[in-house]
Amino acid sequence: MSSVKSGKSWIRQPIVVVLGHVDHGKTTLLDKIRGTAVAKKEPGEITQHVGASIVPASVLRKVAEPLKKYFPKLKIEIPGLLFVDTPGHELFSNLRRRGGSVADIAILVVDIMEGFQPQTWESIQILKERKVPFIVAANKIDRIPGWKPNHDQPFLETIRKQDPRIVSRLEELIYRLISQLYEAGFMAERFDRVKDFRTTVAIVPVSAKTGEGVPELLALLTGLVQRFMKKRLVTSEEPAKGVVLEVKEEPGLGTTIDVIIYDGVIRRGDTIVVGGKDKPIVTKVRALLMPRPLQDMRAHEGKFVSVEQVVAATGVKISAPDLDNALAGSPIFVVPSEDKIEEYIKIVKEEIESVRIKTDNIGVVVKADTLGTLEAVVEALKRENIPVRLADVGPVSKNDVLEASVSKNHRPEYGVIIAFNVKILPEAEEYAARENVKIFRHNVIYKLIEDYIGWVKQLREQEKIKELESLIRPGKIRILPGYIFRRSNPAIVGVEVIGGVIKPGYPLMRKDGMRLGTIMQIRDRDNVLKEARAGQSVAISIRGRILVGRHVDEGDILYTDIPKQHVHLWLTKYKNELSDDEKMVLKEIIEIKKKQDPFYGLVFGS
Ligand SMILES: Nc1nc2c(ncn2[C@@H]2O[C@H](COP(=O)(O)OP(=O)(O)OP(=O)(O)O)[C@@H](O)[C@H]2O)c(=O)[nH]1
Repeated sequence: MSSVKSGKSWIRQPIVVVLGHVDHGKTTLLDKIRGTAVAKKEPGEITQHVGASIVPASVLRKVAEPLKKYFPKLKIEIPGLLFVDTPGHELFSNLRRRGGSVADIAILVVDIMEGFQPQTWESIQILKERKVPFIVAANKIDRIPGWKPNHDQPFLETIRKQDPRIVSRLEELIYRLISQLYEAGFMAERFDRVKDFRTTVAIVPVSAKTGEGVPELLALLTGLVQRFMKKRLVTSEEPAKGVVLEVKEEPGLGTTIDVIIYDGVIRRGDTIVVGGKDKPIVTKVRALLMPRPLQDMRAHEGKFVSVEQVVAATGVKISAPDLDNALAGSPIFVVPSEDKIEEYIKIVKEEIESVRIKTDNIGVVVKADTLGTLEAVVEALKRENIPVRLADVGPVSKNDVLEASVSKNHRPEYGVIIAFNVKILPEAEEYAARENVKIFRHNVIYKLIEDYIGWVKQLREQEKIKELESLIRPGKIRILPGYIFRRSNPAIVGVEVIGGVIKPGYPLMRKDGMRLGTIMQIRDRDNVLKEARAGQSVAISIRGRILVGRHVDEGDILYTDIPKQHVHLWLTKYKNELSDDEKMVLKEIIEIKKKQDPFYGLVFGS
């Protein structure tokens, strides 16, 4: 391979990932970079890996050449850059490494015309959590109205050829990114104005379409890793460490794993340990496969060539027996000697157990297709303070529904299954329908979480409405003189609502706090009403202990008799749900009730 070796240790290619919102240009940018690598490589240099592409040092040198006058000190010391090919969060998730990522540095692509979008914020969050440094590619500068494209030129060249009006528009757009990054907790600046790259995120204006700015993007990545990450990039002829990016069926090969090796060497015949669905898999490398160079492609030869060994950093396909249950996102280790197998099984097991969750807590059930996405979904849920009862890789099973229904009995909002990119087994679907357990599914993490949170909000809103409905509201009425229709059992009188509201079922009390019975019905002539509000005159029937003429009389004022717990809720959780006149009536009610119970209407801490 093309790694630079000095004795038994060398500096490997940094592993670069591209993240960003959908349609902001990740794929186009990667294609551009790949195209540059292919066009400018030296004969015989391999740029295509499995799941990754290399931009070799020779290409970096050529690309950086026109930048010499701006950055005279830039010297290429790394053997190249390894770009993980498939952009997007889901694959990035599989680059997981305990407490961090296998990715050394990231490019966050933002469409400069659109600025930050939901997945941009999410990408930053993930990069922060995984402690991956990043630079921002402010993409699609060619779409600024009036932009004159200068294909593949450095940004610092093309900007000099633009109209001043366009330059100031670009500055405005960059400023918007700077403020959005500030909101996300980062200082940022256009790359050529950054004084300290350790504290400031560099923004490189680029066009993935015209290639403008791409030279600086590559030069900056190179410069940054050389300056700040050299130690991390030192590797040696030790047994390899890597991570499983994808598990794939290949015709004629069976199940294979696409792996990013970030440290050491792996050889054909090596014993490897890799995470499996039930337990770690121990197997022997049958073949190490690299993509066959395009010019050698012949129909009968297949897409891959077999190699004896590969060294970090590389993307390689491993063919080996027993990989059917391998887990994407799991670590992979070459075992140095047979007597160390148990030790490595333990390491892999522990790492996988650190992502899986199995508790008796009340919380949601999470199922995902890979260990990496499982971890990402669980982390996204944690950010939203949503507890997790169970998290595992694999399809949604009947047992998952059972676990969710346990949560549901305690907290309905947690009695759900959050499924990322997995199947739901038929019996699970049936059982979920029967148990009324909701299953959320999506193949974009933030959408999945958003759907769930939206549903919880709705549920809480419904619960709130239900609770509010059950509370007795403040109401004040006056018995109208001349409107006593019946004195008792039930008493029927005409009343005027002076303040607040009355409803059937509300208990009433006198001005001195004596309970009088409960409103049975409210009528306005022949109409039965659900409620009567301030200003309305209605007839009400009152059931219970009341004898008009003895307990109350014409012209008397009555209040709704609000239980103590209800008053507490009106004064705390629902204090914004009362109208002004209801609030005034509530005050009067509290004055009355306080005489019997000094704690009535008292809110501690207020
Ligand atoms: N004008 C212009 N168009 C661009 C540029 N980069 C990308 N595009 C266009 O923007 C659209 C989306 O680009 P993609 O590269 O597919 O975006 P993506 O971020 O990879 O999208 P997903 O893979 O769907 O997440 C395509 O139509 C591209 O041609 C650019 O620099 N300038």
